[in-house]
Amino acid sequence: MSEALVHIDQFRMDFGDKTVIRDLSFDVERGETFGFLGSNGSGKTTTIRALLGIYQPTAGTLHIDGKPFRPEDGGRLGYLPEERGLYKKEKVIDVMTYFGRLKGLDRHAAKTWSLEYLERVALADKAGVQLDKLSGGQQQKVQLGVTIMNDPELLILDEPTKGFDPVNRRLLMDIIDGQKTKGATVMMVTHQMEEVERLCDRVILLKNGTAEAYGTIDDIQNQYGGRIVRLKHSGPVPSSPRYTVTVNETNYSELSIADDADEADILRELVAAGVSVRSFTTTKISLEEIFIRVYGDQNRADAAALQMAEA
Ligand SMILES: Nc1ncnc2c1ncn2[C@@H]1O[C@H](COP(=O)(O)OP(=O)(O)OP(=O)(O)O)[C@@H](O)[C@H]1O
Repeated sequence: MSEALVHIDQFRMDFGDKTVIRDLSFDVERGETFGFLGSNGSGKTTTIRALLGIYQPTAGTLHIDGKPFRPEDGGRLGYLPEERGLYKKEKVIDVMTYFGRLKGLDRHAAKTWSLEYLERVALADKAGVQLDKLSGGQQQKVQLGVTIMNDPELLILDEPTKGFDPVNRRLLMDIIDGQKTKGATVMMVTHQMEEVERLCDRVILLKNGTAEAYGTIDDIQNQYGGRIVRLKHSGPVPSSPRYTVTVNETNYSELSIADDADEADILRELVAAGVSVRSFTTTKISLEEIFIRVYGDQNRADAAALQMAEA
């Protein structure tokens, strides 16, 4: 069995007397796109920094390809950090060519690749422009290009599409997906559930520095209730062992279906109980809904704590 490309075991990170990560374990398998999810401040960037040796972990194992990451292995890694930053006073093509050479390409290959990439992301006319004359999104496109140049084996992307409009976000998703098709393993932080559903094979949801959920999207949907019914109706919805009512408004309800229940039986039961059903749709719980369930309570608790502190 080939071992996982990224292996994290019982990772703990303290900053002074504050524990930010506790007992975190997960793997990123070779060739997969892995979503690293969690609310703001849950410890995603800290974990990536510890994985790359920027932070010294308080405890635990963080391995890439069976060993701690060393800067000399950097050629096989493409890292897009949360904080962006390239040499802003230089021309786009010069910056890209420079980084290409650092990644082992010769000048001609680096320049050719960069020009093709700029064409692809609709920045061909900016090749000779100073980087700080580009918009924030345009600069991010350049930085993503630098990250994926020379097809690294492992891509670690911290919010790669942050701040992009929907058209450009889709373009960037295509580019990330293209790297996967070429064989890259991708570990990405994102708050965009649409991206997770489209790109990720497996995900981890981090909450308060530990894993709240970990697995394929299907696994996680099943863990959080699997199938749901969206019901437009009039008349009260009765309780039933076949479902749990999770949303209960005057004319709209959502029912979380029990594992062994059949949708058709539920519909018959509702009609028999006198509920006037205007629409009945079954679907899987979305990742967005799961995210709100997992982190909604935490945000409410944080807001209440803040109010108490301010009172
Ligand atoms: N160098 C540091 N010193 C002290 N505390 C830190 C340091 N770096 C991060 N933290 C704290 O660790 C916690 C996790 O931060 P981190 O940046 O890893 O979160 P995140 O999940 O990446 O958040 P976001 O989604 O907002 O980017 C936060 O409470 C943060 O204040």
